[in-house]
Amino acid sequence: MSNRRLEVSGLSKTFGPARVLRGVGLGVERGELHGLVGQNGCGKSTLVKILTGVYRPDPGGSITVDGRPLGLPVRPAAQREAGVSVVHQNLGLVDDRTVWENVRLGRYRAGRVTRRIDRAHERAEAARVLARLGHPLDVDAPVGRLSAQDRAVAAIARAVQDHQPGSGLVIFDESTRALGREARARFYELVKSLIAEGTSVLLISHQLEEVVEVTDRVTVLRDGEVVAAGVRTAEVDEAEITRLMLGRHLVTHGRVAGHVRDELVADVRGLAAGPVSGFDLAVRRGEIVGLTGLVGSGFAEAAEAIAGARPAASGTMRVLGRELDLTRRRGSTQDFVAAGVAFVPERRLEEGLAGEMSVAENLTLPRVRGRGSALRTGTAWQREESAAMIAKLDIRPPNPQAPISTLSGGNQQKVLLGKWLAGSPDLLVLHEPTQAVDVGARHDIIDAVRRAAQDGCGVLLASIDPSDLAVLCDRVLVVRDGRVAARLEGELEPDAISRAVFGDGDGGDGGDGDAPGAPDVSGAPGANKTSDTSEAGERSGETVER
Ligand SMILES: Nc1ncnc2c1ncn2[C@@H]1O[C@H](COP(=O)(O)OP(=O)(O)OP(=O)(O)O)[C@@H](O)[C@H]1O
Repeated sequence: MSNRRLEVSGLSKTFGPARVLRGVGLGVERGELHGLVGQNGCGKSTLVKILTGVYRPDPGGSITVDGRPLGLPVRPAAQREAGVSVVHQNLGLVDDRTVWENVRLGRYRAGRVTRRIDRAHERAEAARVLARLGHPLDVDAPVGRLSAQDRAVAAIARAVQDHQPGSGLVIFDESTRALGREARARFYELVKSLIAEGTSVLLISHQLEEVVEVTDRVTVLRDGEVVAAGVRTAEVDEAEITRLMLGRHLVTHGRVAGHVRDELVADVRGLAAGPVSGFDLAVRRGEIVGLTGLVGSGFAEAAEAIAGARPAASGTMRVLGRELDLTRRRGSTQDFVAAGVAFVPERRLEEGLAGEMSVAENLTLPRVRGRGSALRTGTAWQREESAAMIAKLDIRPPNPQAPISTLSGGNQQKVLLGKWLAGSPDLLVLHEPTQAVDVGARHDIIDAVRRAAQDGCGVLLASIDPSDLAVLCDRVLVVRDGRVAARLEGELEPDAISRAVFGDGDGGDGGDGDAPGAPDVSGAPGANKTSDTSEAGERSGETVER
């Protein structure tokens, strides 16, 4: 019997004319934390979907777990029996359901006669696995109210509930992005305790720093092929993994001067949305303002209301002199678009993209009405505009006719951003714009947002990612319990942003956005603070660039 927990060999997958996996091999040892990395669209999710039976691979490959072959295509029962489970993007939890419902979803046992779910049994099962992990959460608490760390515990409990201690393989597919620095550290403590028992973990992540730090070995995919198989992470660094992934080096460059001008693009007054109230905000041409906080703090609701994506309880906004009522119901999106407001939402498939349409149709959709044609595709301007955006953001495959649903997550994200950038908005509201994108794509997106700001667009960046905020923003507002608890300006450092989010380091009780009272927190010792009316701040340099 092989000593390996997972042995994948010669696995290929073809979609129509596209061969997206070519003879892929992957070996994960018992009790190993193994990283799987690669550019957007290189085939990571396809591999996971083959492992979990969503896709049937091309004939010829094999998968064994603990030396026993898994029949192909993988049947869900066989996958469960082999102890292979997946924790999906951002932990894959349903916020308005309780801990026990989240842990037991898909496994409910119904009473023989009543066919009702046996709640007592399900609650006890959830409690049992949580106790085994050493984290006895309240199983009746809604997951949305849990701390980031406890959410991670609930997701891990769901994944390992069928495993005997020390057995099985847990695949974390971009699961940790929503976790802050501290919650992430605790998350890895828990993962390492599973590893110490003998469970294996396959970690798929675009956070290469984290992959280098926590994994034992890493496998790198490029264009559907393995270019580095199980390399010891102690022997490589982030730059080398990046080179393996992209096939080229990315080089560091310095700070970039901001282009904040005096003219106000957006003036928000008296916004109340979700937990946020009494919020004022002024965004100038060329300015990139960050909005951040913990999940549930209200920063996301504020951004969505400003973008016209959710009705506010109160509030108005002037965009270049045009008054918009933020309390209007959904459906008034057209007013916001007409006023020059563009929104890149966090939930790209539900809110941002038309799943049944092509790349070109999605990229040009906001301008179809204005260009006077009905929903006709393939007109010259659509072809030109989509070709330019595909090239600018390196969207793959570079096929304007490809259905958007067949693109990888990162490439969908690029289409979503491209759709709005092509229209040269005056106010661009971005919610987690670099989620799920690889290191090269993140660079392209950051570059595109900076260029939009240089061209005079005002940008509101709502994000939990301190690196994105530090690299892009002229200033950052930190929301806590619905109020702006801190305002960071000048040379921003990711750690300082995280500290302000978690409440250590600002020492103030906040204010209301741009209203006086929100304490300033310098991003770095001796940071160059800018006032709201400053000509030009400076933005931190991106760490990597072509
Ligand atoms: N159902 C499908 N039909 C056609 N092509 C598909 C389908 N699913 C995936 N693909 C293509 O397969 C390739 C690999 O996609 P996959 O989602 O596995 O990439 P990934 O490495 O997980 O990317 P990301 O990091 O962006 O999530 C992409 O080019 C994608 O467009």
